[in-house]
Amino acid sequence: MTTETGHRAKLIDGKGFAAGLRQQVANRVAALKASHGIVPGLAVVLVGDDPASEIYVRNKGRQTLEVGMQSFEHRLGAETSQQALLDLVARLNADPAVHGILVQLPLPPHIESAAVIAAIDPAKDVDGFHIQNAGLLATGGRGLVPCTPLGCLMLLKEELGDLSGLDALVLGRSNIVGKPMAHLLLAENCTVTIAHSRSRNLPDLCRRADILVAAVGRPQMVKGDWIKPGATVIDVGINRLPAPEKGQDKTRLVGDVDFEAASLKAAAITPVPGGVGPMTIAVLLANSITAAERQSARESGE
Ligand SMILES: Nc1nc(=O)c2c([nH]1)NC[C@@H]1CN(c3ccc(C(=O)N[C@@H](CCC(=O)O)C(=O)O)cc3)C=[N+]21
Ligand SMILES: [Mg+2]
Repeated sequence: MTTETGHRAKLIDGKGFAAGLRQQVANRVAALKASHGIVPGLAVVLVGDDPASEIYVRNKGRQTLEVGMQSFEHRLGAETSQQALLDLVARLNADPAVHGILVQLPLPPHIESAAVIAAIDPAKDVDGFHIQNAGLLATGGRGLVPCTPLGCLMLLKEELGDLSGLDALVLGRSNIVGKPMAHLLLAENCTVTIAHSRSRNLPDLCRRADILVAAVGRPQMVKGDWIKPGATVIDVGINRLPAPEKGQDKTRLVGDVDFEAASLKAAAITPVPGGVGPMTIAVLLANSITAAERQSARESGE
């Protein structure tokens, strides 16, 4: 129970859960090798040389190898044309060693990301961003589900068990997190509200939520007194703030939630870092083995 003084929310250990999920992926990779002689392959395409994306792509590559899958990294210059990128996607679609394709977003402004996403074979779309996968999620079908919201749902079910009947507030309406998150929660029988920067009475909307998923990309926007006592808070935000106390040019990561204040109200909360971020990569690997299993089953007529 929450009280005015002394209460601290339970920390939801995304980093630990992600490690367990990667172990399950490794077991499935080994099983697919044994049964079909197939080594799943994940291709990651990075356009431009954003240093933050660079680190993130390197981590994905390392974890991909650790679970026994093949990793193919394609680094293209910032001036790469849309046609050259579409040509690469077509080659990856046709490559039988590639079971999953991820094109790192955001793309440079001269490239239309919708056109690139549309070009990815939906069966290899491990980000779950293709219209076919988005449509399957919205209509209850069996597609590939975007990694970040699926990771959030796994943490919520681990923490709460059955979510039926709970009031869920999703703050943020992106195609990448907010909208798919809302569909996943709806499928778990939550009463779902999607709120965003233009919503009226945001604090009041949040205060009604048993489950609050914050995915707006605004550092520490959700205040402590926006949290319903006893709520479960999932913080998707990864915002880099200057941290002069750590030294010149140093930064620290903060979420979309004022963590310290929210911890005094919530029953459980994800930290940043160590919460949703590691889950995103682990679910990417889970989606990749799922894609490989389905492609190999289809090819062998199972
Ligand atoms: N097509 C595409 N798919 C993506 O899934 C995608 C993308 N583009 N573009 C960039 C964002 C960002 N993203 C992160 C994943 C993991 C961490 C992560 O592991 N974060 C660690 C900390 C990392 C650190 O210290 O910088 C944590 O939160 O604990 C962060 C960010 C996936 N994205
Ligand atoms: Mg908004």
